[in-house]
Amino acid sequence: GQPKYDLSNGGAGLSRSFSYTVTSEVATFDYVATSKQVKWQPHSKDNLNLGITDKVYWFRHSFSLHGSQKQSVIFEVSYPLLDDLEVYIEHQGQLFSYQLGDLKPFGSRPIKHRFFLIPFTATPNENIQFYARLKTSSVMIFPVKLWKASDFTERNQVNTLILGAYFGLMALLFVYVCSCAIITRKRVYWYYLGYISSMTLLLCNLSGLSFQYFWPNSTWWNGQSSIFILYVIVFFGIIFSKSLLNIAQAYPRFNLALRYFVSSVALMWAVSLTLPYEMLLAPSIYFSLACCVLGLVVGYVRVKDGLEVAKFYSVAWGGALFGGLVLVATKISLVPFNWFTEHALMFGISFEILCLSFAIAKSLQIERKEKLQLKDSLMKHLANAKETLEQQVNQRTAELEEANIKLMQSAITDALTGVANRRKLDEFLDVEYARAVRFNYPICVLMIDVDFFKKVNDKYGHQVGDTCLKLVASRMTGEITRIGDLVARYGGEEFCIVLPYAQEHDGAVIAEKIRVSIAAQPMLTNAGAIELTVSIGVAGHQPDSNMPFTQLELADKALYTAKHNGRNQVVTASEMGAIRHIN
Ligand SMILES: Nc1nc2c(ncn2[C@@H]2O[C@H](COP(=O)(O)OP(=O)(O)OP(=O)(O)O)[C@@H](O)[C@H]2O)c(=O)[nH]1
Repeated sequence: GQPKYDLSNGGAGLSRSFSYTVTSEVATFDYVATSKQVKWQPHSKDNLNLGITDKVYWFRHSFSLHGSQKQSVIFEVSYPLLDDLEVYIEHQGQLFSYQLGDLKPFGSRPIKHRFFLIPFTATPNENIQFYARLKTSSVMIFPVKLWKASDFTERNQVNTLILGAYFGLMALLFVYVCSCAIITRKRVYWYYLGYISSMTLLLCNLSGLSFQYFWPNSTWWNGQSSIFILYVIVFFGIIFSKSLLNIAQAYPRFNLALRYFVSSVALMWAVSLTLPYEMLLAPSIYFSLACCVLGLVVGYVRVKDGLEVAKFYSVAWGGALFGGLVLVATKISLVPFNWFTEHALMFGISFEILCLSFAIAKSLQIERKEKLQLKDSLMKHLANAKETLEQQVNQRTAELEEANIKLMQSAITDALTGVANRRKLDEFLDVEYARAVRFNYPICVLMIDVDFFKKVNDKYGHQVGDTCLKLVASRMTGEITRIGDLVARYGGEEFCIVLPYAQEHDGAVIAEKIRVSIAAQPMLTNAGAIELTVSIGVAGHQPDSNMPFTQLELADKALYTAKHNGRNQVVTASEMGAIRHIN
């Protein structure tokens, strides 16, 4: 007996009870329906999948419906990619025929739906003959269900909602990635945008939505577009992966190879538009799966390299591969065609896109972190450099100041004896005289000359002479204890001592002390102990408008007198005679 379906519990799948046969292209319905030569084979599986074939198949099924009154029913062929589908329904001696398939413009369908739908009014218990002729370049899948029209509408709402949510999310993601691309100006976003757009378009194609909404009249493009889009996906997939995984830097040679590969993929766009779909389908699917595996391998290598984003990337590619494999397995009838396997690619791709979005976010986060670290270390470096510079400047300044002091010192110091030089003496006399005139106090000047120094030079040499001068100077400074007094070398073996606040007789006392200190102890030199004496002229008075040089002249005259009187003695200007002579 023929099956009798009860549609009150949802749709009834007709595939389980099909008979099918292969015929030539030209076999007509009348021939197939009536000829005894046609051998029908029963089909007993829930889902009918005959793989990729270019043959013409006929399906036949007789059944009746339970129920008590006429009802509106819908035949649903839920695979939108069938090329050429003719359906014949024989009922109460009437024959209804329908030309379906995506080689006909979308508008010619009895119900405008992405699936092939046939509305029909059925009378219960009456025999209905269902025939279908099918020829398709894609996979020969023929899932037919019979629905009560109201049930179909209810279920269709749910399906539409799921699809709408899915593509709505994709649209949102598109806008989001687009704004990311514009804001960050990063190429990886544009590539990713290309990838998800083409991927979404492919899913639209596979679900029949593209034909319904984008190109309902372009049957040729509808046939070729899926393969074309597949190569666009592979193209963007590769350049996106290259960019995200930073292949150019990590593996320059592999990167170069990928570049050639990408160019050849772009070439395939042209090929996919010229060669027929049935010729391209299988190789293209295997090619994309191979690319997917390649992506997975590269992702794995980059994970091993320690690239954080590669983890998300690999998991993502795993998801896509899973979806793709299930799709292929469905098409070559390894796994049954059902709701899950029909949507496996969509699930896989959604999962992939989710992971890839994570990967991009992660890579941005890492990049930002690295930038911050770089900035940090730069700032530290800068601060260090500034500190070092400051230290160097300070040190340099101190050195300069020291050098300056030394220079100033050396400018006013006699290099040989270390006492003040003639320049300092002149400055000192100027200042002290002005001060003495202003505050009205006395100044005393001593002119000191080493006696018979020529002989020392002649006898012991100039170097020993120098030593003697140094020792003489130090004996003199040893006697000068008051701050404000100045010992200076006047020139040659002649010295000058200026004693502010000192009367002439005070100066004479100091002069005498100096004379004694030099005469009492011989100078100890390399050439042995050398006895030396000095003659000293002292001139001291209350300065008035007199120039200091006058006083120097007076002291000099006293010195001259001391020399003249036999040397080794002190003579004051006021006396112009020896005040003391110790021998
Ligand atoms: N070694 C040395 N000798 C100097 C220096 N300056 C001057 N003399 C020497 O000092 C000597 C001064 O000689 P004179 O002016 O004839 O006087 P003197 O030999 O000291 O004799 P009286 O001054 O008359 O007692 C010269 O031989 C100069 O060469 C010096 O810086 N170093």
